[in-house]
Amino acid sequence: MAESGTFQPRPLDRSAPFYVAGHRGLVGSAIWRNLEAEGFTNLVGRASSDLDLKDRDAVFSFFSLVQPRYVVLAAAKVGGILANNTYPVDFLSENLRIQVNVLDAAREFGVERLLFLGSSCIYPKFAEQPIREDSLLTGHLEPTNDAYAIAKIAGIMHIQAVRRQYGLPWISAMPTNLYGPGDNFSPEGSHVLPALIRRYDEAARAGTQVVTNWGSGTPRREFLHVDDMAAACLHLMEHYDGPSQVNVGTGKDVTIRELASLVADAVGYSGEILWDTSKPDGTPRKLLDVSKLAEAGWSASIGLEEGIKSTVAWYRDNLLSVRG
Ligand SMILES: NC(=O)C1=CN([C@@H]2O[C@H](COP(=O)(O)OP(=O)(O)OC[C@H]3O[C@@H](n4cnc5c(N)ncnc54)[C@H](OP(=O)(O)O)[C@@H]3O)[C@@H](O)[C@H]2O)C=CC1
Ligand SMILES: C[C@H]1O[C@H](OP(=O)(O)OP(=O)(O)OC[C@H]2O[C@@H](n3cnc4c(=O)[nH]c(N)nc43)[C@H](O)[C@@H]2O)[C@@H](O)[C@@H](O)C1=O
Repeated sequence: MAESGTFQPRPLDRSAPFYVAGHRGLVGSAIWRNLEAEGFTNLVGRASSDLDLKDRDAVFSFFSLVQPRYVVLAAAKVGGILANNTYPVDFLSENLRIQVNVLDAAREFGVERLLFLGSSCIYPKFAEQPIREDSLLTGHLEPTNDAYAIAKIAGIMHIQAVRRQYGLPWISAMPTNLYGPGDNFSPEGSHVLPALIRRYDEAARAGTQVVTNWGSGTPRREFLHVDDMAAACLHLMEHYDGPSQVNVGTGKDVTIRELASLVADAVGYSGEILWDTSKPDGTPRKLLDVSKLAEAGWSASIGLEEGIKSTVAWYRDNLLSVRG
């Protein structure tokens, strides 16, 4: 098989058991909604309180019982720049254990098609922009998330090794920074977009005239709405078969300052915005090259302004139950 993979349609059976690992999270819940909308009738999910994926025996028992035919691995320890920088052992160890257990059990119990989710932070800190899939392992990682990135790189290698040793058509996708309904809005632990929505909404409600964001505001990031991400995941499972991970993004990025203005406008916050440069900036830019995804026949459809507005509306409608 060519390194670039194949892009023929390979429809999934809508009635087969389909396990969405992490189905209560930002990405997993969007994948679940999309699969339901696409007619899948045999979806399986488990909360971490019912099935701790770090527990190898429990994971094998679960696979033995459910015998899923398809799996998306969207369960992971996930957080923003500060959480990653503060708890690198947790991000490395938990993610390695979760993915090794799930991938080993999936192979043991004959899962036919599986999608592993990594992250754009797997690429070198100073990778050429936009970042192509083949820049993996060509330079040093960004230190604020290197432990998490190494776990994700091990996951990509695990998928490639299964393909090589067992011939299974499993694949990996590398999403850019995601956002949308069901996100984690914890002030310390979240990613930037939910953090800004919460900070500005609280300031607007309290009539506060000054907010302080992290870093310099100059880094550039690419943001993809999670409903687009969910659609891309199913599309790749049905249209892509290859060893290389596939970047999933919009192909457009903004500075964090520009993002902050978009969120302020969407929330109705008109006060001053300060920047705390004692907090890390992280990688200066990580814009994904999405040509492989385009070759597979998919592109994003939810614009950033529209996506921020609908996420603010979701946040306000769910104030009492949001995570964080
Ligand atoms: N959010 C983002 O910007 C990006 C995310 N990704 C990737 O997408 C995937 C999903 O991320 P996202 O949805 O944002 O993360 P969330 O934190 O929103 O969700 C993660 C899910 O994983 C589950 N989980 C965590 N630990 C365990 C465990 N030990 N056992 C069982 N389940 C567990 C949680 O289950 P429960 O709720 O039941 O506790 C939760 O539902 C991850 O692989 C992440 O790396 C990649 C790039 C960007
Ligand atoms: C998806 C990706 O997410 C993480 O990487 P990151 O892209 O750096 O993610 P972030 O969203 O946390 O920050 C983006 C930028 O925004 C700035 N920023 C301003 N104000 C706030 C703020 O209030 N909170 C946060 N979190 N950031 C802020 C912040 O200083 C930085 O410059 C990885 O660890 C890794 O997990 C990963 O894969």
